[in-house]
Amino acid sequence: MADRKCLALIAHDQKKDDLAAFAKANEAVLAGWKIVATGTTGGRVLDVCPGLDVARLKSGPLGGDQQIGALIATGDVDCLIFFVDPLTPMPHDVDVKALMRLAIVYDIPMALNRATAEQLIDFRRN
Ligand SMILES: O=C(CO)COP(=O)(O)O
Repeated sequence: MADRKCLALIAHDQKKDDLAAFAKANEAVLAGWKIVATGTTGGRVLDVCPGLDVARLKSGPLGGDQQIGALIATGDVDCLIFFVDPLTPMPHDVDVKALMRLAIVYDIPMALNRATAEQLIDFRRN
């Protein structure tokens, strides 16, 4: 069987409920992906979908965004879904910007809100 593609999942605190609901609603599709996630986000996804293949990295403010950025740079992440909170200042805002920048540099599909994530996951279903 061909290697599964890798999906990165991240959500800021105010968006974690939304990402957990998104993961549950799309569990069957997500089961076809190898998933990497920042620490807390990955834990929330596994709480609702314990059967998914989720590798948890560091929490975002402690370097998790940078770890995912590095995986994008090495070609190990194929798609990024990042539910961003645009209303709360973040201590690691520079890391968030750096991650988005690398997703653009390496031209990987990137959804920054649920509406786009729903389209992306549907588009990439097969
Ligand atoms: O802060 C984050 C993304 O910038 C997410 O990190 P956690 O999933 O560890 O909360």
